[in-house]
Order: sequence, then structure tokens, then C-alpha cells
Amino acid sequence: MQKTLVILKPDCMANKHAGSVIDRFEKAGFEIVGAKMIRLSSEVLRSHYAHVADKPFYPEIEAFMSSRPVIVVALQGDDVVAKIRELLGPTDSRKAAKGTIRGDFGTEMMKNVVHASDSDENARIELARFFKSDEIFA
Ligand SMILES: Nc1ncnc2c1ncn2[C@@H]1O[C@H](COP(=O)(O)OP(=O)(O)OP(=O)(O)O)[C@@H](O)[C@H]1O
Repeated sequence: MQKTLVILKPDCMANKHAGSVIDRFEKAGFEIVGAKMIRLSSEVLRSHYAHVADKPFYPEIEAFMSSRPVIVVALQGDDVVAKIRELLGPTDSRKAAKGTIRGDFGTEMMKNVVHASDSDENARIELARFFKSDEIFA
């Protein structure tokens, strides 16, 4: 079955939305197969956000994402990659519809509550970045 990698970002943790967000994933039928709380290092963030590392806003993302510990979650289910992205809504929380996670809990472009892998291939890469194989219970 397909898996994806989700990060409950520092704004999600600071605003105490972790439980509500995980509840939405579970209510949508997805299963948690791995989870832990970690502080993201510069090194990990540089590889995770390599596709935006040359953008002028990158230093702000790095400071934000390392500002407090996050929860990384491995989720499993049918079509989980696309379905979780649908539950999140668009990257900019201000453009996200009510009823989506970013529309309900997000505040802006950077503080958008949750990261989720955007393809099956990236899900594999990102799961391997954050979890050892014996930390996934699938
Ligand atoms: N113009 C911007 N200003 C500030 N932060 C931005 C901007 N564009 C993107 N970001 C931040 O960088 C992250 C990665 O951007 P990307 O384009 O990959 O969006 P995404 O795939 O929806 O987000 P994520 O990878 O976190 O799920 C976004 O989630 C957001 O936090």
C-alpha cells in the first residue's frame, strides 16, 4: 500500500493543532505507520528543501522550520500521497478553502501547518530521510 511523509510544522505545534490534524488524517481512513518528534537541522532542511534552497526566502524557511521541534509522521493508505495533499489545500494558507487543513489552521505562505510529500517517488525519498526502516511499522 502507498505511504507518504508528513511533517507537522512549527506553527502547527505552537498553535496546538497536532491532534486535530492527525484526527483528520485518521478520519479520512489513513493509518499511522511511523511517528516521532524531532528538531530539524540545517543539513536536513537543506536537502528537504533543495528545490527552494536558492530562493530569497530560504533563510526564513530554515529559521522557521528549526524554530521548535516538529512531528514527522509516516501515513499509509490507498492513494495517500494525493489524498493528503487534497486534505491540506494549496501552499498559501490564505488561498486555501475552509474545510482544508491549511484553510482552517494556516495563516500564510510559509506558516502552512503541514508538509506532505508531493509524489510517490518523493514520498520514498522523504520517508528514508526521516525514518530508519525499522521505525516504519507497515
Ligand atoms: N514565497 C514564499 N515565501 C515564503 N515561504 C514560502 C514561499 N513559497 C514557499 N514557501 C515555503 O516553502 C515550502 C516549500 O514550498 P513548495 O513550493 O515546495 O510548497 P509545498 O510543496 O506546498 O509545501 P511543502 O513542501 O511544505 O508541502 C512551503 O510549504 C512554504 O512553507
